[in-house]
Amino acid sequence: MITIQHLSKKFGKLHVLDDVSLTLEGGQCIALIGPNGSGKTTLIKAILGMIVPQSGNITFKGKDIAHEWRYRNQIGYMPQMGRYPENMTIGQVLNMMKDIRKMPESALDNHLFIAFGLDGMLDKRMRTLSGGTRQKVSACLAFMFNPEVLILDEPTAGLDPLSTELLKDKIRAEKQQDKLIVITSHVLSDLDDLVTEVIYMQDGKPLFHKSLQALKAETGADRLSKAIAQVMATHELMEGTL
Ligand SMILES: Nc1ncnc2c1ncn2[C@@H]1O[C@H](COP(=O)(O)OP(=O)(O)OP(=O)(O)O)[C@@H](O)[C@H]1O
Repeated sequence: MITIQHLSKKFGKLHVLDDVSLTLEGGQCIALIGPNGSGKTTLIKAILGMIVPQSGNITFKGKDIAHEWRYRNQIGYMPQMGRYPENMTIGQVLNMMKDIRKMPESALDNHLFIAFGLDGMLDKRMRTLSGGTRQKVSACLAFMFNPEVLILDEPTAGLDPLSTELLKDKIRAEKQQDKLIVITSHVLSDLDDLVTEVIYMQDGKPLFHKSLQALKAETGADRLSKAIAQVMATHELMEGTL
């Protein structure tokens, strides 16, 4: 569904994405993990067309995304830190997005809107919201237009345990519908029972992209966090011997 070929991005002298090639298929729920600053958010922004790479290309359903924007309607994006017009109320923000997307009310997915109780907070201004409530607005918007692809950047950051479970249930339900879901998170325990594949970024490159099953089998670990710890320890050991 999404193909990334030889993608490189520099910010000044910093090589943030270094010749990245990946294929992301529908029906997969992919954990995009790696240390701080390894390029995960930059990769996501490149897929969304929010940054322009120095070289390489990205295709969405076989079409190059350069100079394209319509494909973005098929992607629900939950940013790490949602930015909204701060003087607007939750209701105004949601209505603005509905106006832009022009999707009939009957086609909207209001599941999270109701589950998170946002229907009782429509008059609250964005600038007054707690971090967790802002995150709920972002989640609600990402899922609302029933996109084929969901890209969730640290989706559970700031959410209380109940809301985290509601969001995870929603992600599971979407996964059943053959959508492509990409999640970055530093809370690996949140990903264990969700993801089918793991991409591990290190210094702007994918160190590996494999199924969770294969990763667990190779490492003998029963949890994603243990498997990643083992891979990292081995990698550091190998780096030390080079
Ligand atoms: N607009 C920008 N201008 C300059 N440098 C940037 C910009 N955006 C990102 N960077 C740098 O690129 C590197 C990768 O950042 P990125 O946000 O992609 O990492 P990340 O893997 O998502 O990290 P984290 O786990 O902390 O969210 C970092 O060193 C960051 O400082």
